Amino acid sequence: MPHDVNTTPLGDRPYDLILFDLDGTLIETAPEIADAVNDTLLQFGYAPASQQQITDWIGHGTRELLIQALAQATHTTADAVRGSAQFATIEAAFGEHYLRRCGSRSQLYPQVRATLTALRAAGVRLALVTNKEARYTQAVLAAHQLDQAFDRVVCGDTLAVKKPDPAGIESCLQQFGVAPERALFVGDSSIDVATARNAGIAVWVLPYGYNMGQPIAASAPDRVIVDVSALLPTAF
Ligand SMILES: O=C(O)COP(=O)(O)O
Repeated sequence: MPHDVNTTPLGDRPYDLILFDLDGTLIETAPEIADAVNDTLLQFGYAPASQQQITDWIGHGTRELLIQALAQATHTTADAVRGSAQFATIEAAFGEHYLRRCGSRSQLYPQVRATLTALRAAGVRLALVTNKEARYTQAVLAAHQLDQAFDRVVCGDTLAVKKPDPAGIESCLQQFGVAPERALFVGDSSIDVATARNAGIAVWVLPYGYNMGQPIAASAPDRVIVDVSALLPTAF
């Protein structure tokens, strides 16, 4: 049953831990991801992919996105790309392109910086749980001066599993000694909703992010919010 934030008596600070997705939730990253993917495709002689197509591949980590792009460009399957002799070389080139592009065309969504600052000042623990690999996550956060904004950052390659496995959320609950009913996940995709459900915590979503081309309301989050300022204590 959905967690009803309006009738649950959780006190002045409804959540002790708020966990955020990154791409499409806190930062619009799709334009520079597309630049890096297309830098790579062009370098290896393949046709570029469209911005919309690349945006719709976001969600399972940047490595998986690159695999999808190569599968389309070479008219083969994702498994064939993973098993190809050249993939490691292409992935290394992509890494250089993406690290160079990080911060070039990404931007924080409205209210993000002010909301994170206010939540932290209110004593709420903040975590980032993203499927983006650690070296790219750190580069994006640093480019936007968010590298000190979180009490914990769990990336796609931090643990042996990634979202929708609940291990990232559970690891944060354990680290901060927070019960599931005192934690909230904030994301933009059905992967985020499934991750929160798997961990047994509430989930609110932003409608402006990346949900693999599907309407986010269809994944039945507890709330759809206009921007992250809905998380501020006065808004609960
Ligand atoms: O890197 C991705 O594909 C997704 O990243 P996210 O989990 O922050 O949305």
